[in-house]
Amino acid sequence: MAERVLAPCNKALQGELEIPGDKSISHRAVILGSIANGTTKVSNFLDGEDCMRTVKAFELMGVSIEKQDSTVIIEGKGTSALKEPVEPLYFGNSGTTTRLMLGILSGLPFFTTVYGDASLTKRPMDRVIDPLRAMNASIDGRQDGSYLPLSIRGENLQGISYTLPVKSAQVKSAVLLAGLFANGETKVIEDTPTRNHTENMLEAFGAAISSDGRETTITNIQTLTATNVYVPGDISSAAFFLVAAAIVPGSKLTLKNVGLNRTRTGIIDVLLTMGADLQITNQQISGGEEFGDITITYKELSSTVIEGEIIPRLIDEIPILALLATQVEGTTIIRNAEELRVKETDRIAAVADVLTTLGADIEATVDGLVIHGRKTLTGGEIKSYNDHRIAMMGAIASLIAKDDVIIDDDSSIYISYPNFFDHLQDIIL
Ligand SMILES: O=C(O)C1=C[C@@H](OP(=O)(O)O)[C@@H](O)[C@H](O)C1
Ligand SMILES: C=C(OP(=O)(O)O)C(=O)O
Repeated sequence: MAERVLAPCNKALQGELEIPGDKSISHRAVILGSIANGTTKVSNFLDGEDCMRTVKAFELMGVSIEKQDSTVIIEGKGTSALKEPVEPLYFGNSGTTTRLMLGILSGLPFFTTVYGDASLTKRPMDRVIDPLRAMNASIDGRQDGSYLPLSIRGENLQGISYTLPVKSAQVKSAVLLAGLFANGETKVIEDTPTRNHTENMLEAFGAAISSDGRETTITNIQTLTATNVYVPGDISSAAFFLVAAAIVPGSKLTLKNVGLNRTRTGIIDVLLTMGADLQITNQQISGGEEFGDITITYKELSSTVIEGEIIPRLIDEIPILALLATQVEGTTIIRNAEELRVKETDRIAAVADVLTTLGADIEATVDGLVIHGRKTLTGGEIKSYNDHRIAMMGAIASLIAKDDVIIDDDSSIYISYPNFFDHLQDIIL
């Protein structure tokens, strides 16, 4: 437990930040580098707790992974060199590790047991177990395999055509990764596009994959070929500072080398719709992933409605967008975001609780939030719910609060943004 007391700030935010690497892309780089043939160098890797769970899992299966600061060198020897781990794989708090690894482990010829922390143990796994079983995977676990702990005995998999019943990139990725080992073709169809980092990276590692953004097909070509991966900054981490600059008068921040993959930039679209002064420069592309610098200057914004197809493009940014909504005139409505109920915590309930404690006017609905702005935030003692995104939202709220904001436990921030408080200090004038 690490309580944090944040005093009122009342200062504008200025400067430049190099946002740490994208969590989703870092996981995928370790996974594909570990099963490919050859040496994969990953630069700007996110040294957060969740990504280290993925690293540790492959180390326990015999892969040599060397880490020097934010560079990771993976000595991939193909899937046949992976060995049965002698101990259960611990996935901590990481939904991405769990669901993507279930896809991989289903096709590897040995036995594994996987488990996680209290939060992960409550998160639904039937969403990946169902399609994987349909591919002939042999998986068992608590409540017939709906929850961790789970055990997996790798089998000969069969390709399937699968229409996603939930808007989830983790489910899509689990099925596509299992498709690497399956006989025949594996197809995933989604009605609303979700993040496509798995598809981009599979292509960069030479997989036989094609996608039109809604239908993705992969066939088993036996081997992937190592390639170097540059991980852009995580837009989900940048989001905290985008909103910080949007709520603290007089602020101007530049966030460098942030991932701009269209399946992730819903927050930029929302900020622009609300009237933000936001510029993107130095746009580049690497491994199919766009990135660039984002400069945002404080300006009064207006309320909006966030719903429908944009939701998967900003799903992890909803807590911090809810804080933004408390600071604009009018009512902001967030709908179709029921997936938030099954994240690290129930984020709809947690956001409503934390922001209510801080003096906001906010209601939780079944699938979202209704926020009436603008309200002066007071301060107070808030719970992080052991959820990194809730803890960081509370910390950003302290920038505009009238009194101290006391976060009961901020240790979850190591999941996705280990140097978050250093960055926060760096930009306070
Ligand atoms: O594929 C990924 O890397 C992720 C997908 C999203 O989850 P879902 O697939 O459950 O929507 C997101 O919330 C999570 O932080 C990371
Ligand atoms: C939901 C998240 O991650 P995961 O599903 O990997 O635990 C997140 O980072 O907000």
